[in-house]
Amino acid sequence: MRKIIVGSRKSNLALTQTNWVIDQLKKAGIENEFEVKKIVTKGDKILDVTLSKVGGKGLFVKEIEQAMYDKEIDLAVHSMKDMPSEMPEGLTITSVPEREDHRDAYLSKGNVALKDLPEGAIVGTSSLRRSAQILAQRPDINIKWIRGNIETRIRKLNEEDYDAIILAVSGLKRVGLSEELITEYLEPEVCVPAVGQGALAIECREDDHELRELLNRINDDYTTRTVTAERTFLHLLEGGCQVPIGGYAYLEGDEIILTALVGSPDGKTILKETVRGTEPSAVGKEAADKLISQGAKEIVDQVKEELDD
Ligand SMILES: NCc1[nH]cc(CCC(=O)O)c1CC(=O)O
Repeated sequence: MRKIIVGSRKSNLALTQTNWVIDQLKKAGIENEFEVKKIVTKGDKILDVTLSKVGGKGLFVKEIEQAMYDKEIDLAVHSMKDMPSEMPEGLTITSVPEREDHRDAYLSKGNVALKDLPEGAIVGTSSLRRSAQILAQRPDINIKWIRGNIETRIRKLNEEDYDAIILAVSGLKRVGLSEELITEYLEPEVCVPAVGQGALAIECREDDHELRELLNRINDDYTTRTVTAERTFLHLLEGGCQVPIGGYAYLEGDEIILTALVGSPDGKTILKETVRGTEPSAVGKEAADKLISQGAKEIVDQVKEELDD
C-alpha cells in the first residue's frame, strides 16, 4: 500500500490542521502510512509588512504547490480562506472536511466590550475586511496593523499598546487556546467572516485519482456547498489581491443563504446583500451581480490601486 506524503507549513496552526486531517482519514478507515513534510513558505518569512501589501493569499501556498508538482508531496491541507479563488493548472481542491467555527473573535485587554472601547482605542488587525467592518461600527477607533501567528498576536495584545485584536475563532481553537480568551464572538451580522473561514481545503494533483478517492471520504457536503457559494462570489469580484471582501453561507434544509460584503477600508462604504437559492454557484453569482451593480468593482479596484502605490 502506497505511503502518502503530506506537505505542511511549519506553523503550529498548519501542523495541527494537517494532523487533524490525517486523523480524520484514519478514522474513515484509511490504512495507508502518512508522512508529514514541513515546507517554509514566503508568507512565513515576511513578518514585518502589511500582508495585503506584499501580495496576499498566494504567499502561503506557492511553495507547497511547487512541491506537489515535483511529486515531493502528494497532498496539502490549507486554510480555505488562504486559497486563491482560482486553482493552478493540474491541481485541485479535492476534499473539504467539516467546517470549524466560522466567526471572528474580538479579544480585548480587561474584557472591555467593543461598544465600550474608549475613543481612540487601538484595535489590531491586518485584514482590511475586519478593519472596514470595525470602523463602520466604531469610526472613532484606531486600527493598527498586527502581524505574526495567532500566539504572537495574543502576546502582542498583552505586551504592546493594543486595546483589542480580532482573530478567527477557528484558528484560536485549533492551536489549543482557550475560548475564555474571547471577549465577544462577532456574528456574521456584525462582521461577515472571510470567504471559507474555518474551513480546510485538501489539495492534490488533479490526475491522482487513487488519492482523490481516499480523500473524498472525509468530504463534508454541507461545507462544500456553502463554501462553493462563498468562493464563487469571491472569484467574480476579486483579481488576486487582498481586499475588504467577506462572505458566509449556511444551509436551511436544501436552501443556501449567503451573505456577501464588500467595503471600503475606512468603513465608510459597506455593501452587503443576502441571497438564497439551491445551486451554490448560482447563489454566489447572484450575490456578486447584486454587489457589482452597487459599485463593488469600483471599491475593489480603488483598494488595489492603493495597494500598488
Ligand atoms: N489570515 C491568517 C489565517 N489563515 C487561517 C487562519 C485561521 C482561520 C481559519 O481557519 O480560517 C488565520 C488566522 C486568523 O485569521 O486569525
